[in-house]
Amino acid sequence: MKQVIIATKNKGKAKDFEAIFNPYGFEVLTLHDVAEDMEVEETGTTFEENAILKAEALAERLQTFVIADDSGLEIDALNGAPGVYSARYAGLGKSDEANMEKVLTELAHVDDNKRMARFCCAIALAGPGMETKTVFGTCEGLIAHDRKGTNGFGYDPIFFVPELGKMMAELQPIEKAAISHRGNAIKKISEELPNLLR
Ligand SMILES: O=c1nc[nH]c2c1ncn2[C@H]1C[C@H](O)[C@@H](COP(=O)(O)OP(=O)(O)OP(=O)(O)O)O1
Ligand SMILES: [Mg+2]
Repeated sequence: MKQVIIATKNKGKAKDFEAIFNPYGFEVLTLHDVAEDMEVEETGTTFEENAILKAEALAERLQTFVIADDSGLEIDALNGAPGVYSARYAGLGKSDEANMEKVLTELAHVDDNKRMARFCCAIALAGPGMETKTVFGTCEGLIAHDRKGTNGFGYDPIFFVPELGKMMAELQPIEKAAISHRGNAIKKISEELPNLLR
């Protein structure tokens, strides 16, 4: 099977990518498989910048084609926060649980019609002899008042997907792949994937 290497240590993200890439005939490998010790500091101020940092560092090290994903949640009532800081919103080393708790607390007094949010995902593709390429995808939704669902990762249990009438964490991996920010970003390069991932 062909392989796609993702510069991530997030196992939930890796599962999302399996649902996206398996239909294209790609097996997904992550940093846990190819470079367990690799740490890339996310010093960028945009999703694109951080995705490029992660992709280029790994492509340089392995001298092969890789993908990186930098993603997060933008909440309108919080002026776009947590945004690029989504993974460390409750502090460095804090959990998905702590991050969700912080969001729910901050939105406790925000009305239902003002709870709009979107997941954003920048994908960077880097490799030897190519200019790094980025694509961007989003997924619109609403922040719920409580957690629901056990699938997915990160903020999925508090993100309601209006078009499906379900929480993101209630979707099967394939259903999430069809509508997610990550799936939408990858769709933009789907035709080129067989060439890009040599
Ligand atoms: O589909 C998603 N469903 C729920 N939450 C999500 C999703 N996509 C991103 N998120 C949240 C999780 C984390 O708080 C942040 C990503 O941070 P981000 O730096 O890109 O990933 P990460 O540090 O977990 O793994 P890594 O950098 O090794 O790829 O946004
Ligand atoms: Mg990260």
